[in-house]
Amino acid sequence: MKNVLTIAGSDSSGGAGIQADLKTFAAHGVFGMSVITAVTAQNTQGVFAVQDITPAVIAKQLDAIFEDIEVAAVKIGMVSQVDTIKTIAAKLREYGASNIVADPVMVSKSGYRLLNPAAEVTLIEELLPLAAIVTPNIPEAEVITGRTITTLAAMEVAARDIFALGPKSVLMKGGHLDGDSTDILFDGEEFIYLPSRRIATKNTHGTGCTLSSAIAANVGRGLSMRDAVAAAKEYITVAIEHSLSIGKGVGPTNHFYTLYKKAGMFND
Ligand SMILES: Nc1ncnc2c1ncn2[C@@H]1O[C@H](COP(=O)(O)OP(=O)(O)OP(=O)(O)O)[C@@H](O)[C@H]1O
Ligand SMILES: Cc1ncc(CO)c(N)n1
Repeated sequence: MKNVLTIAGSDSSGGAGIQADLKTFAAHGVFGMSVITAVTAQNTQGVFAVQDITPAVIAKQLDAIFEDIEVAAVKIGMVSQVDTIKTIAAKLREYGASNIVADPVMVSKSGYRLLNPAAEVTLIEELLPLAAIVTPNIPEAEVITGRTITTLAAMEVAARDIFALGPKSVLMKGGHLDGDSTDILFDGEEFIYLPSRRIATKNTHGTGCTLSSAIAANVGRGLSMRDAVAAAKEYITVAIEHSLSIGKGVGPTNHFYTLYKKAGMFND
């Protein structure tokens, strides 16, 4: 079995962050491990408080894992602060971590800033060059590039700009555009379109976390980046199709449908 690590924040409601990542890993048959960067008090309606974990404790979590266990892939999600990012980047360099999937989490669906704006430049300078792939949504890509993105053509331009910042590939997520939910993968050679029709649901809490973790699980299992992203896009589409009406607000993705439906264990 391959071991895959998520470095991210905790979502108390279980829909995004560390919890979404570990569920995604389990559904992909990889052994999930976690370095927690922050604890959020969060549910389907909003984020109500955040406690950042100190850089020293984040560094110790990373040491504990990398000094003991082989890590096949790493997903990075919420990283909060300048010092958090610098600590993570230094440790990943120190241990020569590979197959790094960087999800540049900035603002939650409910509008809460999960990344201190003062740390945006640090995220761009420290994490993007380490990444095998970076997975911005449209608002994040707009912050990273300083461009306004409203079309697929603009997504391609932004993907090139972000690629120039150092990651080996860029997945531009189209979930925030109108119409179909088309993602575009750019690996420095060509643009690969990953279309899916827009699923009519309000329950999209944790979609970005789920997608990036699925990519990490797939590259950790040895798939090429193109195959890993294509399989992850299929996974997130099913997870949104069968998303769960849990709570009063934006419900979470469904990590169990594909696995348990087949086994006759899932009733929805
Ligand atoms: N309504 C939808 N129907 C189909 N696919 C969707 C829908 N919404 C999002 N997606 C897909 O889900 C994935 C995540 O995209 P999205 O742009 O929502 O990420 P995100 O904004 O980073 O998510 P999060 O808020 O969890 O950080 C992408 O593959 C996107 O195309
Ligand atoms: C902890 C956490 N990470 C990521 C997201 C995605 O927006 C979220 N809502 N919460």
